[in-house]
Amino acid sequence: MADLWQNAMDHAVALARTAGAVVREALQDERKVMMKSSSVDLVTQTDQKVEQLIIQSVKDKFPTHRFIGEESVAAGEACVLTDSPTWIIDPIDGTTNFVHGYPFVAISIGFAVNKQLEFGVVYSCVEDKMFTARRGKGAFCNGRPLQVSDQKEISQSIVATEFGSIRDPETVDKVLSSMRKILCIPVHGIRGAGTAAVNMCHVACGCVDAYYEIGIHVWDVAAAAVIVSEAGGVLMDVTGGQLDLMSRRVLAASSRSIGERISREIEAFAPVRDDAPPPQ
Ligand SMILES: O=P(O)(O)O[C@H]1[C@H](O)[C@@H](O)[C@H](O)[C@H](O)[C@@H]1O
Ligand SMILES: [Mg+2]
Ligand SMILES: [Mg+2]
Repeated sequence: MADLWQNAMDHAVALARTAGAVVREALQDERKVMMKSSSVDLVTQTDQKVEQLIIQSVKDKFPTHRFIGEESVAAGEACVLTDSPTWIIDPIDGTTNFVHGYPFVAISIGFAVNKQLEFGVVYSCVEDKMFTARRGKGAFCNGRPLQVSDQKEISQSIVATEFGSIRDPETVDKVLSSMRKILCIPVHGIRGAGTAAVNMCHVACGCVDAYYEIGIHVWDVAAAAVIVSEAGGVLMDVTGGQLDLMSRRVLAASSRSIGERISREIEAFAPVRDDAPPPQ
């Protein structure tokens, strides 16, 4: 059968490139920063503009498709994944980086049908790296095939993670305790690009061996999940169980053994799910 969703993927790549140019341009100007859930959960007019640009263009081309977009959900839209073709959009992954001019900023576009991810596009627009993957057809960066690392020794691994934006002291203690335990394995190092999507693409490239984070959202990881698995990596929950896209927890690794080893050091907690009904 012809690849049913190739048109949609081609459109996603073109849109990510256009959006990336908008983001790069905005990096030249002063950026007006607004807060969402807290003073460390930021949004700018560029996040909102880019999300609208992507959604409007997809609506024009694929009028029956549905959306989960970070800034639409922030504005009150439901975050529900149905069986319908659904675009899962993070207009700027790494908004804090964008605000500060820290050079890892990505446009992330995932696409799911029947709740299965079909393709992912992550454009790291300052680096001009276009990461793409279609289910069953491999993962690529600027057209070059990607392969996760073949590292089997946890003590020779680099692990990526983030401090996240949940900052109550009990949660921060758990985040730091997990990092402490991983550092003391010891691993070669811990890194973090400031964007979940780019961290996951680094797993796909093989320059880090695993990435985990608690507190991410479905739009942070949907696109990059396809890229990691098509590069030969594995995705799981931070406990080592099955990945649940709405659970706000992810662990991506070059192999199941590396992932499970790291999961044993993580102090798991459960943020409010992305698909939880809004508080009354
Ligand atoms: O809000 P944006 O889209 O920039 O995404 C998030 C990042 O992807 C996380 O890894 C990161 O830890 C932060 O939670 C950040 O909010
Ligand atoms: Mg994000
Ligand atoms: Mg974002």
